[in-house]
Amino acid sequence: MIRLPSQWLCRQRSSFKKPNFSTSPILFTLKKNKMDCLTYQDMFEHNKAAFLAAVSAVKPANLIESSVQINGSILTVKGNDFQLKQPCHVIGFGKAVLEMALTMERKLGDYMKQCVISVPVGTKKAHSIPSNTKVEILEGAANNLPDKEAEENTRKILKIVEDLKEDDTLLVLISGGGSALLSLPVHPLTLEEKLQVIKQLANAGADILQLNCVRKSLSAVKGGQLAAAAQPATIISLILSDVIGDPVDFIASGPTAPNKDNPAAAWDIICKFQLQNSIPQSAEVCLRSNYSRANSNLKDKEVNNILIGNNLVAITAAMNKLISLNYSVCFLSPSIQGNVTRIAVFYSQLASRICRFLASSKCNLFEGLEEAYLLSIEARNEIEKTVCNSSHTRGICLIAGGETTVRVTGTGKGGRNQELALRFAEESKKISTGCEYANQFSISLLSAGTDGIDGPTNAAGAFGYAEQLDGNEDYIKYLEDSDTNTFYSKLNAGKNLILTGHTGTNVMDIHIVTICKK
Ligand SMILES: Nc1ncnc2c1ncn2[C@@H]1O[C@H](COP(=O)(O)OP(=O)(O)OP(=O)(O)O)[C@@H](O)[C@H]1O
Ligand SMILES: O=C(O)[C@H](O)CO
Repeated sequence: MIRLPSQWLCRQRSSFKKPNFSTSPILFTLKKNKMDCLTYQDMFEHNKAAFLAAVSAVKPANLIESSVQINGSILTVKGNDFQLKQPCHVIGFGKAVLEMALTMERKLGDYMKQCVISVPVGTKKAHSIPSNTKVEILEGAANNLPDKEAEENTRKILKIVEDLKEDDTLLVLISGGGSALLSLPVHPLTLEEKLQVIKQLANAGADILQLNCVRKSLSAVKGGQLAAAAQPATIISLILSDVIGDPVDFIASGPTAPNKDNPAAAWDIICKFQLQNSIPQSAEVCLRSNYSRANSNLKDKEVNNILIGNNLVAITAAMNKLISLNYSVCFLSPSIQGNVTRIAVFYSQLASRICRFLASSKCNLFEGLEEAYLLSIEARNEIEKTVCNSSHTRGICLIAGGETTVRVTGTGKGGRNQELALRFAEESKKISTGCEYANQFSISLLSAGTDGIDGPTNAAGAFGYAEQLDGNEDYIKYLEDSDTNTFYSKLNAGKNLILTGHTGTNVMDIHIVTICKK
């Protein structure tokens, strides 16, 4: 059983800025390798089991159960005590808050006065909901985009918090997807205009920090404004992070966190993506005037933003599952981000170097590796150790978390995980063509979103490997059309898709690179 040291993230980050690794020596000796021979089907099954273990570890019920205790009128959240003067008001928004709310209701009992949550369309149908629950479940934001329903639901939630008094306690349940589910355009912007800006930015490849910085400037509730409206009540937010580094002011666009963005940042992002002439005039006015920011003077000490789970918890569970399946496992990074094609190149180059090393012991694993800055010194040492200790195992798994970005170039159906899997297959095929080790080792990538929904598709992600492309040369067209979901749905009758449906949780994506003997 492994536990990732809690300081891992910090060490990762501090060594992030020192990309001087090109002379990294192999510190460990490769023993004669007697890895098992596996089929792609075996690899897929094992990877999928690890992914499901990861999702299960971040189930909101488990996280709330271990983070929240109530003892008389004292509410304790992750070791912080709060005296309840009267029963709490609970609100929530995000893909994971239904389970959070139902567990909270069980915990609080009579100490919960009311609970209203905004969740994705289809959530009620996908869950069994106790008939006697007090939790009012409002659905909206089909396809993870704000709509009339989400706006209406946000108004209801805002009304609750605006009526709170000093003796009230407000519990705010927050998870990824909250930006679309708690959405109220700032005056005079309309929902359609706001949607247009967000879609344009997302399709241009903006990352979540850029998107949410702009969202805060276009919103009447994000960037601390919801908490400002709830004052003078005591505000306690329980946050499940789906953003790299867990910045509470960006998760769901930080409705209960002070907005610390530079006042010019949102407009700068619009300019960076050269959208200044194509966004609606009213959006430009909001972005330049920074009205939404002036609307909230929230201070850090006026709110209690408490993190209850993140991607690292999920990765740890996946690693433990793979170890129990007798793989030699290595943790690469909790913060993989960047363009999907570049990340595909990075994973396939790294995997092929490991194959070459296993075949001949003669190569420096990291020299000349593109995007090598993604690996900290610790990760490099771990990779070397893992490779050298892989004898008598089923194979090697490198595991990482994060979120890539995609430039959508066509009108097809896809998502960043399915695109990463297909681009990995493409890169691996290019690299392995003509290599003598290619017929000794199989390499694959599972990439899937822990929320179970990758982009606007019904898949969480996919499992990619070079041989998938044999006889399917038209895969290039699918990539050009941003149609990777259609590609994987047709391939092997959809057997390489990861299909879970909405998982009820959301802590970004999991990537598993696997290297096995053929
Ligand atoms: N056809 C497509 N092919 C590839 N990627 C796509 C396609 N359509 C949309 N996307 C990408 O999917 C992203 C949205 O996916 P998704 O709804 O899973 O977001 P998310 O980041 O998981 O949401 P949240 O964090 O709010 O839960 C967009 O940023 C867009 O780049
Ligand atoms: O809702 C959002 O803004 C994203 O999921 C990041 O938290």
